[in-house]
Amino acid sequence: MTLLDGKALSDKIKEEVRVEVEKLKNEKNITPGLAVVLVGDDAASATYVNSKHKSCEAAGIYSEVHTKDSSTTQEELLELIEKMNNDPKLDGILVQLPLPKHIDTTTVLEAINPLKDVDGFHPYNVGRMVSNLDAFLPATPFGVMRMFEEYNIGLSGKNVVVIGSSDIVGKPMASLLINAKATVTVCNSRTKDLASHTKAADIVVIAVGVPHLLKGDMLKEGAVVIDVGINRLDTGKLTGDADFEDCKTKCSFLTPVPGGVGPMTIGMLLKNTLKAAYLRDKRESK
Ligand SMILES: Nc1nc(=O)c2c([nH]1)NC[C@@H]1CN(c3ccc(C(=O)N[C@@H](CCC(=O)O)C(=O)O)cc3)C=[N+]21
Repeated sequence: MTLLDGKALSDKIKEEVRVEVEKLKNEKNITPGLAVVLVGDDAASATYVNSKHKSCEAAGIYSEVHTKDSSTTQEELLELIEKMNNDPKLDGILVQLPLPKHIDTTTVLEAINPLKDVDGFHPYNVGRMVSNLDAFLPATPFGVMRMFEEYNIGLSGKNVVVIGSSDIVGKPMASLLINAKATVTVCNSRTKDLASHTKAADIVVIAVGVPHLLKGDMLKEGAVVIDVGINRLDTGKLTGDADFEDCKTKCSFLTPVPGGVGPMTIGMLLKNTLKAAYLRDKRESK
């Protein structure tokens, strides 16, 4: 069994981005910029936002974090986004999810200029991704695709089961896999006999937020398991949606949690921010 080391690969990607950012600065006097908006006081969200900020700084990307009270109105948030849409220092805008219940997530995500939508959540980018056109790809599934590439895990003709059909992970993951010519099955909480699907899978990607849902006896020998789940147990320990100790006896490749998909998400966000800066320069030099 080979561990898919997301931490190491993410460090490599961050270094690639740092080198490219330096080049952009030297050759074109451009500094890519990212704004992250955090609404409310969710502790996990604050941790992720902080880690995005630090990674940007290390890569030479200008980064600003806007922390707003949980009582912030939708109108205030939309006003802030409009300002950021028009701010030439900012190539990327990311609104950390989930948002408080009184705010309509779709309205907020649709307010972001699609050309600054480094999360790839705007319907413009979602549509382009599904159609296999150039787009900002959502960082988590994009990171998973990069892991497949790095470890030479082929996708064409493979049976891939995606467990979870969220807009952020499951659905875009399925789209990217379809575009890579995999045979894709998407399961959800209503799926009858989940094991009958996973047993036929060459690759399982699980993103449901249920600790240890995937067990070794649900896998075929030599399966690849990508665990996108990050669950904090009462003990404070992080654990995935796959039962790691149990699955590792069956798997050819397996991602750890932590140190697997999570760090890749941040690496790909930096890549998307760099891409946004490149594309803007290209538009403006015409
Ligand atoms: N608009 C938006 N974009 C996002 O990309 C987004 C979001 N909202 N909301 C929340 C999720 C979650 N997310 C993670 C990023 C990094 C780790 C990560 O680095 N995890 C480390 C450990 C982190 C820890 O110790 O808590 C690991 O798995 O090794 C995890 C999760 C981005 N998200």
